[in-house]
Amino acid sequence: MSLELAATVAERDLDVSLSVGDGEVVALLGPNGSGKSTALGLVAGLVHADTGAATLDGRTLFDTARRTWTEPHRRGVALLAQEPLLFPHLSALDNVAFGPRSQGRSRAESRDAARSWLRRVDAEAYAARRPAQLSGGQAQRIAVARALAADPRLLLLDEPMAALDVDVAPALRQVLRDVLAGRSAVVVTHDVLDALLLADRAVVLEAGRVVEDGPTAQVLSRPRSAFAARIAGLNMVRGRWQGHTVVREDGTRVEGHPHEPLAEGDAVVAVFRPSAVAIFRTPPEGSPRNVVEVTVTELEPIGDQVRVRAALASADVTPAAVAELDLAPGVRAHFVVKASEVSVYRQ
Ligand SMILES: Nc1ncnc2c1ncn2[C@@H]1O[C@H](COP(=O)(O)OP(=O)(O)OP(=O)(O)O)[C@@H](O)[C@H]1O
Repeated sequence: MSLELAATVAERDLDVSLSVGDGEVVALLGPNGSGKSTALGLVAGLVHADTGAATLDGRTLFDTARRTWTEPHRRGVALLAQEPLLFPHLSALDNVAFGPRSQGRSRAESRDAARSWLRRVDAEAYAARRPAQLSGGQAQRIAVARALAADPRLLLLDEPMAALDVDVAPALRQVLRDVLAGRSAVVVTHDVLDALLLADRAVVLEAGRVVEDGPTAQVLSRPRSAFAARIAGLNMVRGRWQGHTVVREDGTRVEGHPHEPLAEGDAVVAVFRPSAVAIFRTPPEGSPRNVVEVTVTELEPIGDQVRVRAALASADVTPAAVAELDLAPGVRAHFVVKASEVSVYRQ
């Protein structure tokens, strides 16, 4: 059950390659408008490519060169949207039974299959209810069961938790974790936790192009794109590797530890945690640390810390430190981070 997609959609400035291995869950991450939903739409058959092709398990979903196009309902692909989109006039059970029924299974068989899927998503109790009688979280569970009951070879999930209240999201995430195990799926998400808990691999899109593709933990712990760094909550400074230092275009130098062999002049990123950054009003003398003068742009409470943002990086410090240093937007300060806290990777 493996997917291979390589296609362009000129109107949306999308030029994307994506593969999903057998039993692999891929998180598709990226800023708003980067093309995540369009990529899913290409696979599901809701969007037409200008050039390119996609195959699922060796079967062609579309191929512009050969003018081949498989109807969406014949693709073996199920798409789960942000909104559950259940049939309003059918009970939860019949919504779930719809897939097996339309594949030609008997009414009784379809209902049996639907019951067992409702059990899997912990929603048996709502079998008789109509969608209007379900909460958002309950309806989304039914939608998951409905998608899986059709026995898709590939499941596409477009921000399945986005429309849910924060307090019901964890339960659905657990259900998804359970039902996605061993399945081929693509999950579009903005949430780093979804990517970490649900996906084996993370692919990051920016402006319609794949900018990262690797094991989820690696993409999030060693981000090379600005987006992955932002969602992982890490600082990332881009530059060139010169004289064992990352040198930014504006001349700012950041020392750190290379995590792979680097050559002079390589385009690199220096990655470090906001919690590793200390703030001083006057630069500390004679320390073997990175010291960069910045202008504070924003203060944001994060847990019991305050994230102090500047254009170059962010620092997490205590509210007491904010008060003591009299930090506020517009204030000049020195961000200080030990070289041992900075990881350097090729971009
Ligand atoms: N129906 C449409 N017709 C034309 N252009 C569209 C349509 N839907 C989206 N676009 C454009 O295509 C590009 C990619 O959008 P897409 O919705 O795929 O991004 P996304 O990464 O899913 O964004 P989000 O995170 O906001 O859902 C954007 O420039 C968007 O404005």
